[in-house]
Amino acid sequence: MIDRHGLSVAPALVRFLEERALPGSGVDINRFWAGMADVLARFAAENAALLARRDALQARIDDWYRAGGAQDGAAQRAFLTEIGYLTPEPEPFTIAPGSVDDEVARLAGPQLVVPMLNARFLLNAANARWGSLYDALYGTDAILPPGDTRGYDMERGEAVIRWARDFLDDTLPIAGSWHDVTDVEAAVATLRDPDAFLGRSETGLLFRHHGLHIEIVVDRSHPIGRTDRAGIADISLESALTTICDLEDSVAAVDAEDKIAGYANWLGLIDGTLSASFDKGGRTQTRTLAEDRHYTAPDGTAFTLPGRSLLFVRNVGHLMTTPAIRMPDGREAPEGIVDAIVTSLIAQRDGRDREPMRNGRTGSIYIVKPKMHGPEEADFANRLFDAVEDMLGLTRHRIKIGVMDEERRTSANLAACIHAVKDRIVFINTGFLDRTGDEIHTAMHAGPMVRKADMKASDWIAAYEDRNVQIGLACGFAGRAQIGKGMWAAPDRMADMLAQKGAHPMAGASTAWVPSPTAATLHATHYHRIDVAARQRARASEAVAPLERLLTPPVAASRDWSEAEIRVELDNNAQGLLGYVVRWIDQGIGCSKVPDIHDVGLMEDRATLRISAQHMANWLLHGVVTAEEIDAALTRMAAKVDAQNGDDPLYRPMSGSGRDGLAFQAARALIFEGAVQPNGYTEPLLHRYRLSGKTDRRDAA
Ligand SMILES: CC(=O)SCCNC(=O)CCNC(=O)[C@H](O)C(C)(C)COP(=O)(O)OP(=O)(O)OC[C@H]1O[C@@H](n2cnc3c(N)ncnc32)[C@H](O)[C@@H]1OP(=O)(O)O
Ligand SMILES: O=CC(=O)O
Ligand SMILES: [Mg+2]
Repeated sequence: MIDRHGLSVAPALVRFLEERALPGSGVDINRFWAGMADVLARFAAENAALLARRDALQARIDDWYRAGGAQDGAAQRAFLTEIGYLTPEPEPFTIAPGSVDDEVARLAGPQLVVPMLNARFLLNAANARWGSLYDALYGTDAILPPGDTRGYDMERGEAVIRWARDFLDDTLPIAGSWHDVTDVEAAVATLRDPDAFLGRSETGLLFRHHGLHIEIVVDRSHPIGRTDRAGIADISLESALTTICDLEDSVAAVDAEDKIAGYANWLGLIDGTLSASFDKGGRTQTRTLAEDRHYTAPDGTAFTLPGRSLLFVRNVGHLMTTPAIRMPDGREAPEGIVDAIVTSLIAQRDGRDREPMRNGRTGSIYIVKPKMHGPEEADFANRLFDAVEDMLGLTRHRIKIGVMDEERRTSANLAACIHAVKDRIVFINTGFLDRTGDEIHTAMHAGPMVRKADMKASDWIAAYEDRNVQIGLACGFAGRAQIGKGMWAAPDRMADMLAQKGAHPMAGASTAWVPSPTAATLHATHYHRIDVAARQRARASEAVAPLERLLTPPVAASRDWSEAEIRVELDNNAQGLLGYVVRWIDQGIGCSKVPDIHDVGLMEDRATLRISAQHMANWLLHGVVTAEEIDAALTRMAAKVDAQNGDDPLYRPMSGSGRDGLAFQAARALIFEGAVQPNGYTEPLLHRYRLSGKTDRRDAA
């Protein structure tokens, strides 16, 4: 470790910061380290105290339930007020985050999330501002079940074109129908809303509807355009307006090496230099960031549109510490504080390096802060960001915050949490996956939970989703900040997504999470079909759903599950858990498409793991299942997961002697120690087992 102002810093991190992130940033190296040491000195102890407060509150709640305390919402409200879990509501107020890019404040459209440790995916995500509607419809099950990928399937192609023409009829109505158009220019002249036509590019004609752009690509020499009577080769949709580059639940970052890899990718995105070369279909491809797009308006004026999604960076929460930096007393530095400093340092370079590649147009820095518990933790983040602004010489509130509404104490005190960051908040978002894990953990001792699949139908979750929108609107989010909804966690189920995810804009959410660029393009169609601004106006006068409903835990009304039902529940949880953990521990993959028990690939990350682990821990605690039954399920499912990963050369089996391996042991620990993990989080155990494996491998080498 290298000494910097009393801090012991991993040499590779010193090199990264002093040779790459700081030069050209406008921040002096010496001043940076002095600032880092000062911020850590001022905030680390308070950070630890906030975590201790979480534990103290949880202990009171555990005691209440163990003593048979009432579970109904009214009793919960009284008890939680008494222990200080519920805080007084602020007087009505309106957020004032200052200068915020339109993509966040005023437009409604998809939000993509992408793991920061994967450069190839990151580039794809940044470039997912625009996506091919034809490709998204043709290449997925959106209209027809997945087909043969070799060659062009005429029937499938025609179905795509029909769907897309219907879409144009709905979004850009003309005299007659787009189905009958033979000359796109002539059709444009008959647009019902002539202002929808904005101009031309070299490739097509540009339109805008509900604030989102649509480019009809006309090319009679293109294989598709050649066979189309209007010469339409594709429809390009503005898709991921914003993207969250994730340093949290979708990455496995346990040491300095991993953290630097994430920070370096963030730097490459901000300075415009990130590139990735990879083999695809037997050919080497190099991917770089897309340029902005150039158009000419009907009056001859030239203009450009962003070619890339507006990027947020998700920092880690307040829980973990990092071995990359030790404080003068030898303790590891809180990772969230280090993330805030380093990601802001990098983000404030925006526009200094390659102006045409800049991220935002307002200079704002967009940080997503996950897993905060209640207003005091939001206030802590606010003051931390103040301190980071001061140390980097940034104007006050240039660092914006997106608050994940994904812990119960935050949902229950949402207005007060927003108030604590009211001058920098740019989103609230229902992270229902973490929120479900926290629901189970908070009420761990209240009784056995309903089955995992029934959780979505619980009263608390409906109240949570409603209150998030209602409170956001009451705090003035419309036109100022995003109200967001959660992840579509089935990346291959695009027909289902098209059928169901329209509910998010319908609920008045101005954005919702998608797992891939393709999903972004398909989800964008929902924002054309639904006018979010109108939905927000309609919901603005609703009464906020009662807190009592939010506070009613999803404890099963009875335990009359059959043995078969219990076994299915166990197997399902054990399978997803093992399938995710084995890649995390052995290969450092923080987010993957894990085939479920029926071989349907589901997006699993740390939040979905938290749910499975907590659910199993809860059923174990209440005797719905025995330890032996859990072990038997893990053994059965280890064999299944091994078979599902049979063609991965890096995979290490977990069945047989694989039970002694770190991955299997980590999976067991997540369940058997689940009830006592802080708030049910999985990162302490995941980090411990992964670090142990990395150390063993280093020693062996
Ligand atoms: C609760 C929460 O916190 S949710 C937030 C955390 N979750 C996430 O960030 C999920 C992000 N999504 C992903 O990481 C991926 O989609 C996964 C892991 C779920 C699936 O990955 P894969 O199985 O490799 O996807 P699949 O084979 O279907 O598609 C791969 C292609 O799609 C692209 N792709 C898939 N997901 C993404 C993404 N999120 N961003 C950018 N590109 C993506 C890849 O770049 C690749 O294209 P390429 O070959 O041209 O590079
Ligand atoms: O971060 C998102 C969630 O659902 O958790
Ligand atoms: Mg989450």
